[in-house]
Amino acid sequence: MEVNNTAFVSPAANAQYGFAQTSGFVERILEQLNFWSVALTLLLVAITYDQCSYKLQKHGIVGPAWKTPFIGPFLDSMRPDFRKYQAKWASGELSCVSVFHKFVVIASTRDMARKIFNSPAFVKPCVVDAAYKLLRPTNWVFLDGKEHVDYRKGLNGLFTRQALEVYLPGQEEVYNKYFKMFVDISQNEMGGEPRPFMPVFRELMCAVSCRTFVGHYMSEKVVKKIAHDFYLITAALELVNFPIILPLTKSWYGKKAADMTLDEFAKCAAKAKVRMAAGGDVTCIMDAWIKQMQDSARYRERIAKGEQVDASEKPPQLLRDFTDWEISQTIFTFLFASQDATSSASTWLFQLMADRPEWLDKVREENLRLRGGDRNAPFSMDLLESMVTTRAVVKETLRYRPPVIMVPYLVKKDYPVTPNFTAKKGQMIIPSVWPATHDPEAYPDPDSYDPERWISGNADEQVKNWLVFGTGPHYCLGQTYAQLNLMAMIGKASMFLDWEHFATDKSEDIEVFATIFPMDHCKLVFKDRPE
Ligand code: HEM
Repeated sequence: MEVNNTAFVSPAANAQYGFAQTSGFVERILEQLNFWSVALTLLLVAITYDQCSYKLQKHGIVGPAWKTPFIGPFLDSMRPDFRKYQAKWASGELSCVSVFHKFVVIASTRDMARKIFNSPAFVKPCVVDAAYKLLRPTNWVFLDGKEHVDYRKGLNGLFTRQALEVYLPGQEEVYNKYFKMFVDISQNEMGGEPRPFMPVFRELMCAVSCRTFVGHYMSEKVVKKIAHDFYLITAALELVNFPIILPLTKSWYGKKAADMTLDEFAKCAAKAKVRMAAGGDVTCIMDAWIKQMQDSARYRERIAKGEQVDASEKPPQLLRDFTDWEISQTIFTFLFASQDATSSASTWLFQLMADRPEWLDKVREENLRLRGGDRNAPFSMDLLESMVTTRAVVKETLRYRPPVIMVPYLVKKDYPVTPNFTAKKGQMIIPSVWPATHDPEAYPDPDSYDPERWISGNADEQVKNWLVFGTGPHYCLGQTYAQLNLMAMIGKASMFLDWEHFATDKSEDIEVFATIFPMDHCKLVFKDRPE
């Protein structure tokens, strides 16, 4: 039987309804298909662009053939592995990685590293975005070219031999106190058991720095708080971090810690201005700087009044007045530059001396001899400068375990690094320090710790390889101070303390946290050393 559908179905209604249902369903599928195919296509285009751009930028240098789409070795950089850095250095004089959109060039050899350090026309120190927020955009460390050179000149007077001598009594006070604390921690808190001393050395270095920079204007309680919170600042300024400061992120905690530290330094500046204006004596870097400002202001006033001022009365450097806030920012950069590096150096120094007692004995012998047998004779520049063995031990520690293994720079205009490779504006370029201080041509048997190379050997002549404090216009402002301070510390420790290193299988492994540390954080036990 023929069935006339139209007979019992309303064709219009049915057809329309049925059609609409089928069409909407298919459309939705089509729409979805479109969405996914468009999304997929876009993703493929983005991946291809990312890979091609990487390949193009890497042209002429060594690097992985492909990058992990978009992120590159981001996850690796969150947990830096020293062996991976070594592999990178071994891969070529210039190698690269690309993390997210950032193309990073690593210069490994001594000459390539030197070239970059000494190319201020093309590069400037690179800081992470968070650094502007933590240190403030107006901070002098962000100045470049002539402005940077001029500002730096104004700070040179704070690190002269004469100035460094003035800071010594403050440093000695801090060492006296902390050495007692080392023994107390080991013998009373730990009952003679070893504990990692790296965190204690960090606190010690923060206390020495704060005493040198701001004298007694800061209480011990605040120094402890800054030392503790400084971890947060270091963590916030790691190269790989979230760019926006969101609550409860590392950058957020770092910013809070930086704000607190800046406030405390500004309070110190206000106090120091009053004390120096009243004729107080110089005891710290802040005093020395403020005195120079106040002397300059007085000199300018006399000249403005038309007084005849003898040339001998003109301050060696005429400085403008700096606000408490400006002073605080600059002092903060000193702490920021010194804290991780000196903590690393002191940790290795204590570990190495415990592991090489023959060198510790020589250091002790020298320190007692130069003090005429009186271990209570105070630090002086003459004393420190006449040390040969102690200097050699510190130099060799810094060579063998350079605290700063790489220094990131930013390419500010296209930079033809070699005839085959031009680093493009905006890329990061990183001169490395470690390979230069482990170059067997400059330092034979570079992986052995041998202070003798600084005494009877020719290590001092290898100036081109001595990149521990950088080179070029940004070389370390505190390098003389840092080395003398480490000598003062270990010399004094050798006379007043005995310590034992409880080596683990991680003691020689290197942890990278801004600078480098023994992976097990240096397990020690301290005892008083009888006279
Ligand atoms: C063992 C300890 C230290 C090491 C290994 C060290 C290493 C370095 C390195 C590698 C640089 C970068 C140099 C460059 O880009 O050419 C630097 C810069 C700097 N350091 Fe040190 N440093 C140490 C201690 C100190 C101390 C105690 C101070 C304190 C006053 C300090 C203040 C600075 C400053 C202000 C800069 C930046 C200079 C500029 O940009 O003009 N450093 N340091």
